[in-house]
Amino acid sequence: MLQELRKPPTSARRVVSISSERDNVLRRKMGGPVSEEELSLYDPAMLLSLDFFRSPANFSPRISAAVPGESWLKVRPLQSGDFHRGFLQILSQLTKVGDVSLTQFLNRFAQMRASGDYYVTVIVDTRYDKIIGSATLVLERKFIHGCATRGRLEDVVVDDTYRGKQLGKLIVVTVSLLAEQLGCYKMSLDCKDKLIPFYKSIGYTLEPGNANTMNIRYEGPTARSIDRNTAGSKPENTEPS
Ligand SMILES: CC(=O)SCCNC(=O)CCNC(=O)[C@H](O)C(C)(C)COP(=O)(O)OP(=O)(O)OC[C@H]1O[C@@H](n2cnc3c(N)ncnc32)[C@H](O)[C@@H]1OP(=O)(O)O
Repeated sequence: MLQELRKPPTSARRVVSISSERDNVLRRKMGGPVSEEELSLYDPAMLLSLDFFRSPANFSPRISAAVPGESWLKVRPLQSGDFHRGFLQILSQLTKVGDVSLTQFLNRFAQMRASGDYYVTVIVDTRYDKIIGSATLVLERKFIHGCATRGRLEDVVVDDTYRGKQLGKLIVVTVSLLAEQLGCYKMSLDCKDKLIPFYKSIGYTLEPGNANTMNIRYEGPTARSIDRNTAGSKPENTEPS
């Protein structure tokens, strides 16, 4: 299916190990081993039991998170080493990412992992050890509906050299089924008008009278930390988004 894809540049195939003492300190903060072993954001086994027959998406040929159609494709949770596999470069095909350092990446990874509410899921081209797609499920915990949990679909992107090969559907269906498996009562997303057909093909609907997105945008620095553990300390990232 995907054989015709051109090879990524040599630089994308390089894997850089994390070895500085500062990064080891971060690993300790994450509760992980001080070694080259990587941490997963969540349990990868959760992806193996997803039933793709539950999705209305039409896959031709049929693929799933467990069997993505090519031996060199892998769907898995974000890992602590993915900074070096082009994860941020992939996100930059979606929106402005800014100059995020390894330390910032690992701090954010640690916060997400500790919360247990972030399911950043990626597709890897294992031939080049390169991230080629990503989507995020965020759990929003509520008091309403008997303390129910709502899923939010965020930051969906497929590398532009791999588009049109079902990988967008694959990553969105993966996190959508994950939301159902985790007990969400619904999953919501915001997207541009031109992507409505894409999401409709996966089962998302525009609900009459309830299909508006409204935003308020704040001037100046946007990413101040409101983490209670760091309240009062210097913001970790003051880059505008
Ligand atoms: C909630 C959010 O994050 S919204 C932000 C979405 N992300 C972006 O806009 C970033 C840039 N775009 C991308 O990364 C990709 O184009 C994606 C993720 C939208 C789609 O990825 P792809 O791998 O190309 O999608 P895939 O091959 O699975 O296509 C599935 C179907 O959607 C259609 N489709 C894909 N992209 C688009 C598009 N931009 N507009 C309309 N239809 C589309 C395809 O034609 C295909 O239809 P088919 O099933 O009838 O053949």
